[in-house]
Amino acid sequence: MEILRTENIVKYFGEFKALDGVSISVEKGELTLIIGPNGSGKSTLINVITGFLKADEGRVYFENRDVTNKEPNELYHYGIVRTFQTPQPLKALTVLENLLIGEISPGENPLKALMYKTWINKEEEMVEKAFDILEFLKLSHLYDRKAGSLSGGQMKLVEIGRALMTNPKLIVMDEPIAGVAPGLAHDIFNHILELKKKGITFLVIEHRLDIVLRYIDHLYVMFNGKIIAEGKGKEVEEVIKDPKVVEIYMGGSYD
Ligand SMILES: Nc1ncnc2c1ncn2[C@@H]1O[C@H](COP(=O)(O)OP(=O)(O)OP(=O)(O)O)[C@@H](O)[C@H]1O
Repeated sequence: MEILRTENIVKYFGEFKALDGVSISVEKGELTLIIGPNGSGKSTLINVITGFLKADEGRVYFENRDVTNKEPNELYHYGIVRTFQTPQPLKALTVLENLLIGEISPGENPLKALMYKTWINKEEEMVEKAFDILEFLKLSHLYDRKAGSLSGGQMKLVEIGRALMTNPKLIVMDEPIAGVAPGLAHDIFNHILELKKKGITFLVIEHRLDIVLRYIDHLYVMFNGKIIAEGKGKEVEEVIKDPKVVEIYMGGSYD
């Protein structure tokens, strides 16, 4: 079943056409990967999907609802969340606090804050939920460690944890294993496999095909703001051998 679809997305930066009619389809519970040389438009596409950039043309549908150009916080209510590299201020907070910040505290709403009892109950629930997620990510022993003291791979898991606090249906990730040692990189993708089994859908940009290939269900290749190849399941292997795809990587600036 399709959960997300883009239709002919066009995005300009000034005169420059960064996205030139991009149509993709993402199946529920699958991991869809987007690859492409530097500057091909991958980040721009996921920024449009997650509401951080506005499309100039085209539509985005999530669960058959038109969500084109909605704000990120509105999309979060639909169940679309994007992971972010832990910014500097969050590195000074503990792992547990990093997760709690992923959830909108009802205490932030002054009216609800007056209803002290409900608020306290909700806070307890959130802490419980955060610990369940930390347990799942095998990070619970690090709950009171400052996020900044973690390894790159552990930090990526915390980023996934923050996203999970929002009960997402679709998690969009930009290079989840960049700079992560291979062992932990597989660990991260094994967690993603577990989350897929729970029905969560993933849309991911990643350069390290050697590591991720075995985990993906659907592959799109972008070049110059366009999708130039795609394949599902067994076809994925053929896509990466496709002369068109090989050529753009040979001639392009691929990390
Ligand atoms: N805010 C912006 N203003 C102007 N040009 C931009 C902006 N963001 C991206 N671009 C340009 O749009 C093109 C696509 O960029 P994008 O970041 O989407 O590519 P990418 O495929 O994600 O590349 P990378 O793998 O390097 O992250 C690039 O030429 C980039 O310079």
